[in-house]
Amino acid sequence: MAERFRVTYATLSDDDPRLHAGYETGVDLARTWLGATITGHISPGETEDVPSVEVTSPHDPGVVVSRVRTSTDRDIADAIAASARADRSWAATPWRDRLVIARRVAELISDRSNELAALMSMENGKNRLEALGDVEEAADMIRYYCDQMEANDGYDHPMATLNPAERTRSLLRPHGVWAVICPFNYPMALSAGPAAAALITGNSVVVKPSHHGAHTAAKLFECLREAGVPDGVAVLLPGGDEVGAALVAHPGVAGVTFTGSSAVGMSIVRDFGVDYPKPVMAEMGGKNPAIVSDKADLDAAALGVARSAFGFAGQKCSACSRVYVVAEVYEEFLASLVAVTESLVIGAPTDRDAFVGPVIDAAAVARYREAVSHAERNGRIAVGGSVLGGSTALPGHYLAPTVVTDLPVDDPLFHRELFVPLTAVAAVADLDEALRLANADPAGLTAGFFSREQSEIDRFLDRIEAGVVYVNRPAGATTGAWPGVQPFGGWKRSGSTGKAGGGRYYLPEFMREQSQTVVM
Ligand SMILES: NC(=O)c1ccc[n+]([C@@H]2O[C@H](COP(=O)([O-])OP(=O)(O)OC[C@H]3O[C@@H](n4cnc5c(N)ncnc54)[C@H](O)[C@@H]3O)[C@@H](O)[C@H]2O)c1
Ligand SMILES: N[C@@H](CCC=O)C(=O)O
Repeated sequence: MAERFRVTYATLSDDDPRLHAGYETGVDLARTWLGATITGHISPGETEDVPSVEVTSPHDPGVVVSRVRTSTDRDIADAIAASARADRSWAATPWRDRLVIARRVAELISDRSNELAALMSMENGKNRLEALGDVEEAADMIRYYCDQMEANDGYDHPMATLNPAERTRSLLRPHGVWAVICPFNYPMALSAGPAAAALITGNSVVVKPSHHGAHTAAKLFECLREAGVPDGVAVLLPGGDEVGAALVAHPGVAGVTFTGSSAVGMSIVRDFGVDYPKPVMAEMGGKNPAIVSDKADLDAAALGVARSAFGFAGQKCSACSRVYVVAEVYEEFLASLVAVTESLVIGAPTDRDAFVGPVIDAAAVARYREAVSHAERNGRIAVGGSVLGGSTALPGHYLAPTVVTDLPVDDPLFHRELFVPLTAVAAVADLDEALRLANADPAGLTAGFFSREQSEIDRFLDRIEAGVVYVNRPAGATTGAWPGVQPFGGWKRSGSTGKAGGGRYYLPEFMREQSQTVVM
C-alpha cells in the first residue's frame, strides 16, 4: 500500500515527491479499469444486455472511461424491495456495530485514495490534488459521522418522568430505504457522504450516480462490500436522469438526499412525498459572491477568488462566479486577479502541474461560448474567453479561465449558474451595496469577504445570506469546505433543510424521533 497523505481542498503546497509517486501508481492502476461496464442491481430475468451509455473522458473524447448500463424499471423496483427487506436486520444491528463497518469503509477509501483519485481525474476531469481531496473528504465524512453518532450516544436518551413507575426514552430511528442521487462533480464525497450518513443511522441506501461518476461510485461500492456492508443494505442503481426520476417516484423510497442543480432539486422538493410528507434533502446550485473591501489584502483576495472561480474549471457548487469590489481598489484588484488567472496552468487533470482541467462535456463548452459572446457584446473580457480544446495536448473540453467586467450588476452573468471557468467582476460604492447585491440573488450557498477591518467583518458575517461563509481566505474565497471543519449546506434556493453536510445537525435528518414510555 502506498504511503498516505492527507490532501484537503486547502492544501496549497504539494511538493512532496512521494505524494506524486503514489498518485502516478494510481494512474497506472486506474488505466487498467478504463472501459469497464458499470452495472448495479440486475433483477433475475434481466440481463446486462440493455441500453448502456458510453462515458468518455472530458480530457480526451477518445478514451472510454466506462459503459454505464441503464438500470431498468424492474431493476429499480426489485432493488427497492430488496433494500426494504435488508433494512430490517440492518436497522436492528446495534449502532456501534454499524460504526465498525463504516470506519472500515473509510480506511479502505483512504488506502485506495491514489487509484480512486486517478480514476476520478479520468472520469470527470478533476486535477490530482482536487481529486485526492474529494476521495479523502469522503473518508473524513464517514469518520466524522461515526464520531457524531458516538458523541450523541446513538441519539438514544432517557427523558423525565411524571410517575415513578414510568420510564421514557427518546430515540431517533431510521426511515427505511433512503435514495441518494449524486452530481458529477464530487463523485466520491457526495455519494459516500450521504450514503454513509444513511447507513450509520440504520437506513438502507440506494445510490444513483451521475454517468460521469458511475465508475468511481462502483469503486466505492467495492469498499462497502469489502468492509462488510451486507447485500441489499447498499445498492447501486446506475443510469441517466430517468433512473433518478423513477427512483424518487417509487413509493418504497422513504427519504431522499439529492445533490445537483436547482431545477431538478426543486422538482424533487415539490413532488416527493405525495401521499404523506417524507424527508427530502436537496443540496442545489449556487451563484457565490466574493466581496473585496478597500481595506483588503488585495493579493490574498485575488488568489482566493482565482482559486475558487477556476478550481475544477468552475464546476463546484461553491465556485466564485461574481465579485463585488469597492471602487477605490477596483483597478488594482482586477490587475492582480488577471495576473493570477494568467499564471494558472491549464493541462490534463492527471498532470502534476495542472490546476485547470477540462469541463465535463460539450454542453458546458456551449454555455461558455454563449456567455463569452454575451460578455463581449455587453461588457469586456479582461482575460480568457477562448475555447482551447481540440489540440494534441488538450484534445478535450478545455476552456480558458475568464474574467468578465463592465457588465451592469443586474446582467444575467451575475445571476445564472454557468458551471464553467468564468467569473464576473463589478465595482461597487461600498460594503452596503456589495451586501445588497450579494443577497439579491435567490441562491445562498457560499460567500467570501476580504477586509482587514473588524467592524466590516462583523457586518459581513451578520448580514450575508449564505450557508458557508469565509473571511480573508486565500486558499479559496468561497470554496473548500471540509467535514467537521466547515459544515456545508445552502440557504434559500441552494438548499432545502437549513442543515449542512459534515456538520453536527446532519445525521438527525436521516432519522425520526420516537418517544417510548413504558409503565413498569
Ligand atoms: N449544494 C451542493 O452541495 C452541491 C454540490 C455539488 C453540486 N451541486 C450542484 O449540482 C449541479 C451540477 O451537477 P449535475 O450537473 O450532475 O446536476 P443535475 O441536476 O443535472 O444531476 C444531478 C443528479 O440528478 C439526476 N437527475 C436528473 N434529473 C432527475 C430527476 N428528474 N429526478 C431525479 N434525479 C434526476 C442526474 O442523473 C444526476 O445523477 C450544479 O448546479 C451544482 O451547483 C450542488
Ligand atoms: N464542498 C465543496 C463543494 C461541493 C460542491 O460542488 C467545497 O466546499 O468547495
